[in-house]
Amino acid sequence: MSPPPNPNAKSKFPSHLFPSFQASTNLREHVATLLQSLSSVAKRVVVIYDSLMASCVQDAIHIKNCESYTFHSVSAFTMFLYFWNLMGNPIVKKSKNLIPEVPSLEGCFTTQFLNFISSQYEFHKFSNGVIYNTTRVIEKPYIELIEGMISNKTHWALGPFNPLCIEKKSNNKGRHFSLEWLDKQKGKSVIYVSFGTTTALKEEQIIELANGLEQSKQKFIWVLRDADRGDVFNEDGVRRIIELPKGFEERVENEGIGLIVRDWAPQLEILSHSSIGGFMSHCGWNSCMESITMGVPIAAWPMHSDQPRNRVLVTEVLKVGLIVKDWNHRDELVKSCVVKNVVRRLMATKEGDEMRQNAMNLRNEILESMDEGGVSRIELDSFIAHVTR
Ligand SMILES: O=c1ccn([C@@H]2O[C@H](COP(=O)(O)OP(=O)(O)O[C@H]3O[C@H](CO)[C@@H](O)[C@H](O)[C@H]3O)[C@@H](O)[C@H]2O)c(=O)[nH]1
Repeated sequence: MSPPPNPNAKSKFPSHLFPSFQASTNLREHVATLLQSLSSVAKRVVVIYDSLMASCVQDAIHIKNCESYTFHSVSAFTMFLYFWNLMGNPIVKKSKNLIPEVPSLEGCFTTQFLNFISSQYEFHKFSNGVIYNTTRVIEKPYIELIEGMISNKTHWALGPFNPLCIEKKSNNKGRHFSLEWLDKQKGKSVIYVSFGTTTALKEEQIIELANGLEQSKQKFIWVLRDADRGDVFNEDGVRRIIELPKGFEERVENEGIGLIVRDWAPQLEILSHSSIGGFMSHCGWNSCMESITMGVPIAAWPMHSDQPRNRVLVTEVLKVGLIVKDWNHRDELVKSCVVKNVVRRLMATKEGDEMRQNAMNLRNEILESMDEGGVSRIELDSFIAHVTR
Protein backbone atom coordinates (compact mmCIF):
# COMPACT_ATOMS: atom_id res chain seq x y z
CA MET A 1 0.00 0.00 0.00
CA SER A 2 1.50 3.37 -1.01
CA PRO A 3 1.35 6.21 1.54
CA PRO A 4 0.04 9.63 0.45
CA PRO A 5 2.52 12.14 -1.03
CA ASN A 6 4.42 14.30 1.45
CA PRO A 7 4.52 17.95 0.30
CA ASN A 8 6.97 18.84 3.10
CA ALA A 9 9.58 16.16 2.33
CA LYS A 10 13.10 17.57 1.77
CA SER A 11 13.39 15.74 -1.55
CA LYS A 12 10.66 16.26 -4.12
CA PHE A 13 11.22 12.72 -5.47
CA PRO A 14 7.87 10.85 -5.14
CA SER A 15 9.14 8.11 -2.80
CA HIS A 16 5.54 7.40 -1.79
CA LEU A 17 5.17 5.58 -5.15
CA PHE A 18 8.03 3.18 -4.44
CA PRO A 19 5.82 0.33 -3.14
CA SER A 20 4.08 0.33 -6.55
CA PHE A 21 7.41 -0.07 -8.34
CA GLN A 22 8.36 -2.92 -6.04
CA ALA A 23 4.96 -4.56 -6.47
CA SER A 24 5.38 -4.57 -10.25
CA THR A 25 8.25 -7.06 -9.95
CA ASN A 26 5.67 -9.70 -8.88
CA LEU A 27 4.26 -9.72 -12.41
CA ARG A 28 7.06 -11.86 -13.88
CA GLU A 29 5.21 -15.17 -13.63
CA HIS A 30 1.93 -13.75 -15.00
CA VAL A 31 3.71 -12.11 -17.94
CA ALA A 32 5.54 -15.36 -18.71
CA THR A 33 2.26 -17.32 -18.70
CA LEU A 34 0.63 -14.78 -21.00
CA LEU A 35 3.54 -14.79 -23.44
CA GLN A 36 3.58 -18.61 -23.52
CA SER A 37 -0.11 -18.73 -24.36
CA LEU A 38 0.20 -16.04 -27.06
CA SER A 39 3.27 -17.66 -28.59
CA SER A 40 1.36 -20.86 -29.32
CA VAL A 41 -1.24 -19.04 -31.45
CA ALA A 42 0.78 -16.23 -33.05
CA LYS A 43 3.53 -16.13 -35.66
CA ARG A 44 5.49 -13.66 -33.54
CA VAL A 45 4.91 -12.07 -30.14
CA VAL A 46 6.30 -8.54 -29.76
CA VAL A 47 6.55 -7.07 -26.27
CA ILE A 48 7.25 -3.38 -25.75
CA TYR A 49 7.96 -2.88 -22.07
CA ASP A 50 8.68 0.10 -19.88
CA SER A 51 12.37 0.18 -18.95
CA LEU A 52 11.45 0.01 -15.26
CA MET A 53 9.65 -3.31 -15.76
CA ALA A 54 12.45 -5.23 -17.49
CA SER A 55 12.56 -7.98 -14.87
CA CYS A 56 8.91 -8.87 -15.58
CA VAL A 57 9.73 -9.66 -19.21
CA GLN A 58 12.97 -11.59 -18.65
CA ASP A 59 11.38 -14.95 -19.66
CA ALA A 60 10.61 -13.70 -23.19
CA ILE A 61 14.12 -14.75 -24.22
CA HIS A 62 13.19 -18.43 -23.70
CA ILE A 63 10.16 -18.24 -25.99
CA LYS A 64 11.22 -18.98 -29.56
CA ASN A 65 8.89 -16.63 -31.43
CA CYS A 66 8.94 -13.80 -28.86
CA GLU A 67 10.85 -10.50 -29.11
CA SER A 68 11.04 -7.72 -26.57
CA TYR A 69 11.78 -4.02 -26.98
CA THR A 70 12.70 -1.66 -24.15
CA PHE A 71 10.72 1.56 -24.04
CA HIS A 72 12.36 4.61 -22.42
CA SER A 73 9.80 7.27 -21.54
CA VAL A 74 12.46 9.92 -20.91
CA SER A 75 14.48 12.07 -23.33
CA ALA A 76 17.33 10.63 -25.41
CA PHE A 77 19.42 13.44 -23.92
CA THR A 78 18.98 12.10 -20.36
CA MET A 79 19.36 8.48 -21.49
CA PHE A 80 22.61 9.32 -23.27
CA LEU A 81 23.93 11.10 -20.18
CA TYR A 82 22.92 8.18 -17.97
CA PHE A 83 24.75 5.59 -20.13
CA TRP A 84 27.70 7.91 -20.70
CA ASN A 85 28.13 8.54 -16.95
CA LEU A 86 27.86 4.78 -16.26
CA MET A 87 30.71 4.21 -18.73
CA GLY A 88 32.84 6.84 -16.98
CA ASN A 89 32.26 9.71 -19.46
CA PRO A 90 34.39 8.30 -22.33
CA ILE A 91 35.57 10.66 -25.05
CA VAL A 92 32.99 10.60 -27.85
CA LYS A 93 33.88 11.59 -31.39
CA LYS A 94 32.20 14.65 -32.93
CA SER A 95 30.56 15.51 -29.60
CA LYS A 96 31.96 19.08 -29.50
CA ASN A 97 29.36 21.48 -28.07
CA LEU A 98 26.82 18.66 -27.87
CA ILE A 99 27.30 17.75 -24.25
CA PRO A 100 26.54 20.78 -22.09
CA GLU A 101 27.27 20.90 -18.40
CA VAL A 102 24.44 19.18 -16.55
CA PRO A 103 23.61 18.74 -12.86
CA SER A 104 24.74 15.52 -11.18
CA LEU A 105 21.98 13.15 -10.11
CA GLU A 106 22.34 14.33 -6.50
CA GLY A 107 18.91 15.25 -5.15
CA CYS A 108 17.17 13.84 -8.24
CA PHE A 109 16.39 10.33 -6.96
CA THR A 110 16.51 8.38 -3.71
CA THR A 111 19.25 5.75 -3.34
CA GLN A 112 16.49 3.15 -3.05
CA PHE A 113 15.12 4.14 -6.47
CA LEU A 114 18.57 4.29 -8.12
CA ASN A 115 19.19 0.73 -6.88
CA PHE A 116 15.83 -0.27 -8.33
CA ILE A 117 16.77 1.23 -11.73
CA SER A 118 20.09 -0.68 -11.72
CA SER A 119 18.34 -3.91 -10.76
CA GLN A 120 16.02 -3.53 -13.77
CA TYR A 121 18.77 -2.48 -16.18
CA GLU A 122 20.61 -5.77 -15.88
CA PHE A 123 17.68 -7.37 -17.77
CA HIS A 124 17.94 -4.98 -20.73
CA LYS A 125 20.60 -7.21 -22.25
CA PHE A 126 17.76 -9.55 -23.24
CA SER A 127 15.90 -6.95 -25.30
CA ASN A 128 15.91 -6.96 -29.12
CA GLY A 129 15.93 -3.18 -29.47
CA VAL A 130 15.19 0.13 -27.80
CA ILE A 131 12.36 2.62 -28.36
CA TYR A 132 12.30 6.28 -27.28
CA ASN A 133 9.45 8.77 -26.97
CA THR A 134 11.31 11.36 -28.97
CA THR A 135 12.04 12.37 -32.51
CA ARG A 136 15.27 12.91 -34.39
CA VAL A 137 13.94 16.38 -35.22
CA ILE A 138 14.79 17.50 -31.70
CA GLU A 139 17.22 14.87 -30.37
CA LYS A 140 19.12 13.51 -33.37
CA PRO A 141 22.61 14.13 -31.91
CA TYR A 142 21.78 12.28 -28.68
CA ILE A 143 20.18 9.32 -30.42
CA GLU A 144 23.27 9.06 -32.61
CA LEU A 145 25.54 9.23 -29.57
CA ILE A 146 23.55 6.40 -27.95
CA GLU A 147 23.75 4.40 -31.20
CA GLY A 148 27.53 4.85 -31.15
CA MET A 149 27.80 3.74 -27.52
CA ILE A 150 25.33 0.84 -27.57
CA SER A 151 25.91 -0.46 -31.06
CA ASN A 152 24.72 -4.04 -30.45
CA LYS A 153 21.08 -2.89 -30.44
CA THR A 154 18.83 -0.97 -32.81
CA HIS A 155 17.42 2.27 -31.42
CA TRP A 156 14.15 3.75 -32.70
CA ALA A 157 12.93 7.29 -31.99
CA LEU A 158 9.22 6.70 -32.49
CA GLY A 159 7.83 9.76 -30.73
CA PRO A 160 6.15 12.03 -30.17
CA PHE A 161 3.47 9.67 -28.85
CA ASN A 162 0.99 12.44 -28.11
CA PRO A 163 -1.39 13.53 -30.90
CA LEU A 164 -0.07 16.55 -32.81
CA CYS A 165 -3.42 18.00 -33.83
CA ILE A 166 -6.27 18.29 -31.38
CA GLU A 167 -9.70 18.58 -32.89
CA LYS A 168 -11.81 21.33 -31.38
CA LYS A 169 -15.31 20.11 -30.48
CA SER A 170 -18.02 21.86 -32.46
CA ASN A 171 -20.04 22.64 -29.33
CA ASN A 172 -19.14 23.16 -25.68
CA LYS A 173 -20.92 20.04 -24.44
CA GLY A 174 -18.60 18.11 -22.13
CA ARG A 175 -15.77 20.56 -22.77
CA HIS A 176 -13.58 21.37 -19.77
CA PHE A 177 -14.30 24.79 -18.21
CA SER A 178 -10.67 25.85 -18.67
CA LEU A 179 -11.06 25.58 -22.46
CA GLU A 180 -14.16 27.74 -22.43
CA TRP A 181 -12.24 30.29 -20.38
CA LEU A 182 -9.36 30.14 -22.87
CA ASP A 183 -11.80 30.82 -25.75
CA LYS A 184 -12.36 34.29 -24.24
CA GLN A 185 -8.66 35.22 -24.02
CA LYS A 186 -6.36 36.89 -26.55
CA GLY A 187 -4.00 34.78 -28.68
CA LYS A 188 -0.87 33.55 -26.85
CA SER A 189 -1.73 35.63 -23.77
CA VAL A 190 -2.11 32.87 -21.14
CA ILE A 191 0.56 30.86 -19.29
CA TYR A 192 -0.40 27.32 -18.28
CA VAL A 193 1.08 26.24 -14.93
CA SER A 194 1.24 22.55 -14.08
CA PHE A 195 3.75 20.22 -12.46
CA GLY A 196 2.62 16.81 -13.70
CA THR A 197 1.52 13.86 -11.61
CA THR A 198 4.41 13.41 -9.17
CA THR A 199 4.84 16.78 -7.46
CA ALA A 200 3.30 18.08 -4.23
CA LEU A 201 4.38 21.63 -3.31
CA LYS A 202 4.62 22.82 0.27
CA GLU A 203 2.35 25.59 1.48
CA GLU A 204 4.97 28.39 1.56
CA GLN A 205 5.92 27.59 -2.03
CA ILE A 206 2.31 27.68 -3.16
CA ILE A 207 1.92 31.13 -1.61
CA GLU A 208 5.06 32.47 -3.35
CA LEU A 209 3.88 31.03 -6.66
CA ALA A 210 0.39 32.52 -6.26
CA ASN A 211 1.79 35.95 -5.43
CA GLY A 212 4.28 35.80 -8.29
CA LEU A 213 1.61 34.88 -10.82
CA GLU A 214 -0.64 37.70 -9.66
CA GLN A 215 2.21 40.24 -9.63
CA SER A 216 3.25 39.26 -13.17
CA LYS A 217 -0.03 40.73 -14.43
CA GLN A 218 -0.16 37.98 -17.04
CA LYS A 219 -3.14 35.67 -17.45
CA PHE A 220 -2.77 32.10 -16.20
CA ILE A 221 -4.35 28.69 -15.73
CA TRP A 222 -2.87 26.92 -12.71
CA VAL A 223 -3.39 23.21 -12.10
CA LEU A 224 -3.14 23.06 -8.33
CA ARG A 225 -3.07 19.41 -7.34
CA ASP A 226 -0.89 17.09 -5.30
CA ALA A 227 1.10 14.18 -6.68
CA ASP A 228 -0.91 11.12 -7.64
CA ARG A 229 -1.23 8.39 -5.05
CA GLY A 230 0.02 4.88 -5.71
CA ASP A 231 -3.58 3.79 -6.19
CA VAL A 232 -5.24 6.63 -8.11
CA PHE A 233 -8.66 4.98 -7.74
CA ASN A 234 -8.50 4.83 -3.94
CA GLU A 235 -10.69 7.66 -2.68
CA ASP A 236 -10.10 6.78 1.00
CA GLY A 237 -7.90 8.78 3.32
CA VAL A 238 -7.59 12.47 4.01
CA ARG A 239 -6.70 14.60 1.04
CA ARG A 240 -4.93 17.91 1.56
CA ILE A 241 -7.04 20.98 0.97
CA ILE A 242 -4.49 23.18 -0.72
CA GLU A 243 -4.71 26.69 0.72
CA LEU A 244 -4.08 29.77 -1.37
CA PRO A 245 -3.44 33.31 -0.02
CA LYS A 246 -6.66 34.79 1.41
CA GLY A 247 -8.98 36.07 -1.32
CA PHE A 248 -6.55 35.09 -4.13
CA GLU A 249 -8.76 32.63 -5.96
CA GLU A 250 -11.91 34.82 -5.92
CA ARG A 251 -9.89 37.91 -6.89
CA VAL A 252 -8.08 36.43 -9.90
CA GLU A 253 -11.20 34.66 -11.12
CA ASN A 254 -13.49 37.68 -10.66
CA GLU A 255 -11.00 39.97 -12.37
CA GLY A 256 -10.60 37.44 -15.18
CA ILE A 257 -6.81 37.21 -14.62
CA GLY A 258 -6.52 33.54 -13.84
CA LEU A 259 -8.15 30.20 -13.32
CA ILE A 260 -7.38 27.53 -10.74
CA VAL A 261 -7.98 23.90 -11.71
CA ARG A 262 -7.87 21.64 -8.66
CA ASP A 263 -8.24 18.36 -10.49
CA TRP A 264 -7.02 16.63 -13.64
CA ALA A 265 -6.73 19.16 -16.47
CA PRO A 266 -6.90 18.34 -20.20
CA GLN A 267 -3.26 19.37 -20.65
CA LEU A 268 -2.86 18.60 -24.31
CA GLU A 269 -6.06 20.43 -25.26
CA ILE A 270 -4.99 23.39 -23.15
CA LEU A 271 -1.51 23.49 -24.71
CA SER A 272 -2.97 23.29 -28.20
CA HIS A 273 -5.33 26.24 -27.57
CA SER A 274 -4.41 29.39 -29.48
CA SER A 275 -4.65 31.53 -26.31
CA ILE A 276 -1.74 29.67 -24.66
CA GLY A 277 1.64 31.39 -24.99
CA GLY A 278 3.74 29.65 -22.35
CA PHE A 279 3.93 26.66 -20.01
CA MET A 280 5.39 26.75 -16.50
CA SER A 281 6.41 23.12 -16.14
CA HIS A 282 8.43 20.76 -13.96
CA CYS A 283 9.97 19.46 -17.23
CA GLY A 284 8.63 15.91 -16.97
CA TRP A 285 9.46 14.47 -20.39
CA ASN A 286 5.83 14.05 -21.48
CA SER A 287 5.14 17.69 -20.65
CA CYS A 288 8.26 18.78 -22.57
CA MET A 289 7.24 16.77 -25.64
CA GLU A 290 3.65 18.00 -25.46
CA SER A 291 4.75 21.62 -25.10
CA ILE A 292 7.27 21.46 -27.94
CA THR A 293 4.86 19.64 -30.25
CA MET A 294 2.25 22.34 -29.58
CA GLY A 295 4.80 25.10 -30.21
CA VAL A 296 4.69 26.44 -26.63
CA PRO A 297 7.86 27.63 -24.81
CA ILE A 298 8.57 26.53 -21.23
CA ALA A 299 9.29 28.27 -17.93
CA ALA A 300 11.32 25.45 -16.41
CA TRP A 301 10.91 24.50 -12.77
CA PRO A 302 12.48 21.04 -12.35
CA MET A 303 11.50 19.08 -9.24
CA HIS A 304 13.29 15.69 -9.38
CA SER A 305 14.39 12.71 -11.55
CA ASP A 306 15.30 13.52 -15.16
CA GLN A 307 13.74 16.98 -14.90
CA PRO A 308 16.87 19.03 -14.00
CA ARG A 309 18.60 17.61 -17.09
CA ASN A 310 15.53 18.12 -19.29
CA ARG A 311 15.70 21.74 -18.13
CA VAL A 312 19.17 22.00 -19.70
CA LEU A 313 17.91 20.47 -22.96
CA VAL A 314 14.93 22.83 -23.10
CA THR A 315 16.65 26.09 -22.16
CA GLU A 316 20.24 25.64 -23.40
CA VAL A 317 20.13 23.17 -26.27
CA LEU A 318 16.72 23.74 -27.88
CA LYS A 319 16.36 27.33 -26.66
CA VAL A 320 12.66 27.05 -26.06
CA GLY A 321 12.55 28.03 -22.42
CA LEU A 322 13.69 30.05 -19.42
CA ILE A 323 14.76 28.89 -15.96
CA VAL A 324 12.48 29.42 -12.98
CA LYS A 325 14.20 27.10 -10.51
CA ASP A 326 17.97 26.94 -10.33
CA TRP A 327 18.78 23.33 -9.36
CA ASN A 328 21.85 24.48 -7.36
CA HIS A 329 19.38 26.15 -4.99
CA ARG A 330 16.87 23.32 -5.01
CA ASP A 331 16.30 23.39 -1.25
CA GLU A 332 15.31 27.07 -1.31
CA LEU A 333 11.88 28.53 -2.00
CA VAL A 334 11.35 30.12 -5.41
CA LYS A 335 10.34 33.62 -4.39
CA SER A 336 7.36 35.45 -5.87
CA CYS A 337 9.65 38.07 -7.49
CA VAL A 338 11.43 35.30 -9.45
CA VAL A 339 8.09 33.86 -10.62
CA LYS A 340 6.88 37.34 -11.58
CA ASN A 341 10.06 38.15 -13.56
CA VAL A 342 10.25 34.85 -15.45
CA VAL A 343 6.54 34.91 -16.34
CA ARG A 344 6.86 38.46 -17.65
CA ARG A 345 10.03 37.64 -19.61
CA LEU A 346 8.36 34.63 -21.23
CA MET A 347 4.97 36.19 -21.91
CA ALA A 348 5.65 39.87 -22.50
CA THR A 349 9.11 40.46 -23.98
CA LYS A 350 10.90 40.08 -27.30
CA GLU A 351 13.01 37.34 -25.72
CA GLY A 352 9.79 35.39 -25.00
CA ASP A 353 8.56 36.00 -28.56
CA GLU A 354 11.79 34.50 -29.90
CA MET A 355 11.29 31.40 -27.78
CA ARG A 356 7.68 31.10 -28.94
CA GLN A 357 9.00 31.31 -32.50
CA ASN A 358 11.68 28.66 -31.80
CA ALA A 359 9.04 26.36 -30.29
CA MET A 360 6.72 26.93 -33.25
CA ASN A 361 9.56 26.18 -35.68
CA LEU A 362 10.21 22.88 -33.90
CA ARG A 363 6.50 22.04 -33.98
CA ASN A 364 6.40 22.66 -37.73
CA GLU A 365 9.51 20.55 -38.31
CA ILE A 366 7.99 17.72 -36.24
CA LEU A 367 4.75 17.90 -38.24
CA GLU A 368 6.69 17.75 -41.51
CA SER A 369 8.76 14.83 -40.23
CA MET A 370 5.58 12.75 -39.95
CA ASP A 371 4.77 13.17 -43.67
CA GLU A 372 5.74 10.58 -46.26
CA GLY A 373 9.55 10.62 -46.51
CA GLY A 374 10.02 12.59 -43.25
CA VAL A 375 12.50 11.34 -40.61
CA SER A 376 9.85 10.35 -38.05
CA ARG A 377 7.75 8.56 -40.65
CA ILE A 378 10.77 6.65 -41.96
CA GLU A 379 11.67 5.60 -38.41
CA LEU A 380 8.16 4.36 -37.62
CA ASP A 381 7.92 2.52 -40.95
CA SER A 382 11.29 0.91 -40.26
CA PHE A 383 10.13 -0.37 -36.86
CA ILE A 384 6.85 -1.70 -38.26
CA ALA A 385 8.72 -3.39 -41.13
CA HIS A 386 11.13 -4.91 -38.62
CA VAL A 387 8.52 -6.46 -36.34
CA THR A 388 6.32 -7.63 -39.22
CA ARG A 389 9.20 -9.02 -41.36
O1 LIG B 1 -3.77 17.64 -14.73
C1 LIG B 1 -3.03 16.98 -15.46
C2 LIG B 1 -1.73 16.56 -15.07
C3 LIG B 1 -0.97 15.83 -15.97
N1 LIG B 1 -1.48 15.51 -17.19
C4 LIG B 1 -0.68 14.68 -18.13
O2 LIG B 1 0.14 13.81 -17.37
C5 LIG B 1 1.40 13.65 -18.00
C6 LIG B 1 2.49 14.05 -17.04
O3 LIG B 1 3.71 13.54 -17.51
P1 LIG B 1 5.11 14.25 -17.27
O4 LIG B 1 5.06 15.64 -17.71
O5 LIG B 1 6.17 13.41 -17.89
O6 LIG B 1 5.28 14.34 -15.71
P2 LIG B 1 5.25 13.22 -14.56
O7 LIG B 1 3.90 12.74 -14.38
O8 LIG B 1 5.90 13.85 -13.39
O9 LIG B 1 6.20 12.06 -15.17
C7 LIG B 1 7.14 11.16 -14.63
O10 LIG B 1 7.54 10.36 -15.76
C8 LIG B 1 8.22 11.04 -16.81
C9 LIG B 1 8.58 10.04 -17.88
O11 LIG B 1 7.44 9.40 -18.36
C10 LIG B 1 9.49 11.70 -16.28
O12 LIG B 1 10.10 12.47 -17.31
C11 LIG B 1 9.13 12.59 -15.10
O13 LIG B 1 10.31 13.17 -14.55
C12 LIG B 1 8.40 11.78 -14.04
O14 LIG B 1 8.07 12.60 -12.93
C13 LIG B 1 1.38 14.50 -19.26
O15 LIG B 1 1.03 13.66 -20.35
C14 LIG B 1 0.25 15.49 -19.01
O16 LIG B 1 -0.39 15.91 -20.19
C15 LIG B 1 -2.72 15.94 -17.58
O17 LIG B 1 -3.17 15.67 -18.70
N2 LIG B 1 -3.46 16.66 -16.70
